[in-house]
Amino acid sequence: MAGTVILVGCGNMGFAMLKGWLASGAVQPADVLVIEPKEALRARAAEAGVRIAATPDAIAGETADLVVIAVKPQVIRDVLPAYRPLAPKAAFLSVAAGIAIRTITDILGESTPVIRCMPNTPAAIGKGMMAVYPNALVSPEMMAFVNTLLSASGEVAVLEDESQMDAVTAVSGSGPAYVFHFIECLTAAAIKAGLSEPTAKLLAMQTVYGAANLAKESGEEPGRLREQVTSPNGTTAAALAVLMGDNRLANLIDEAVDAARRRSIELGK
Ligand SMILES: NC(=O)C1=CN([C@@H]2O[C@H](COP(=O)(O)OP(=O)(O)OC[C@H]3O[C@@H](n4cnc5c(N)ncnc54)[C@H](OP(=O)(O)O)[C@@H]3O)[C@@H](O)[C@H]2O)C=CC1
Ligand SMILES: O=C(O)[C@@H]1CCC=N1
Repeated sequence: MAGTVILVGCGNMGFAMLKGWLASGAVQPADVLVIEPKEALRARAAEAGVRIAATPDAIAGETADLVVIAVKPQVIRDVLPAYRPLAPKAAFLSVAAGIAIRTITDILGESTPVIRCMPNTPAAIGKGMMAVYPNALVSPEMMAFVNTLLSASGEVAVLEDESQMDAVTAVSGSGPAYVFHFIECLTAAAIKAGLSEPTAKLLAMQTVYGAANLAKESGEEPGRLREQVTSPNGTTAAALAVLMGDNRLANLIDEAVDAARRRSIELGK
């Protein structure tokens, strides 16, 4: 199935997904309509070759196969009613953190096919992690189209239960920010240790990039890869004693993920 897509909200996440779709050819630019109130963001989308509009008035006469909702959870209840005319013919895919399928069908109608999705911003370069959960009304053909579209942006995981979405949000949805902060911290420590800023940035970035790629491509357990870096009584052991002593980093990450998961639950209320 080749589909036409309406993307509602083309901010950080909407544009990241759009870039992934277009770069892979999963959808043609002329088959995408972006609806975004901010002029600068519309202009950015237009540069990518897609059709643009500022308001949902543009859906008159449109026959979309898929409507992707990428607005903030705080405004989704106000945004959705304008798209009711497209349901249930079109399927709706929402990336809004915390917002349950039930909340969406309460607004669009019980018979609306809805896919809940939690992507992340590396989707922009085809390295995203997208987790999905469809309701029972999503046809196998639509699911295949969604899979093609999302695979263009990275890995796709289908969840067993919608309730897992809060955990996914806390791990892979928000996760890139944790890694970016780790890069910031490693860069700052490198500068403090005597390196110039450009060198510090390069070392921190390439270390995270190389380690993530090695972990993925080698198929080795991360713990085994960690041991391969750690010479007995060497420099890594000295650093890991700080990070792993009293489970310091593990506890901190557990606390952070739990805070994100609880916030995702709150956003749905
Ligand atoms: N950023 C991320 O890494 C991730 C985000 N998400 C989810 O993606 C969604 C969007 O987040 P993000 O991209 O970061 O947010 P942004 O604020 O960057 O993007 C949302 C865009 O939607 C626009 N918008 C507001 N109202 C409408 C409307 N009625 N019609 C069309 N567009 C509208 C906003 O404009 P204005 O600002 O003027 O209101 C804004 O430009 C959220 O629900 C979030 O939970 C999911 C995974 C990862
Ligand atoms: O911070 C947020 O709420 C969104 C959801 C996951 C990533 N960004």
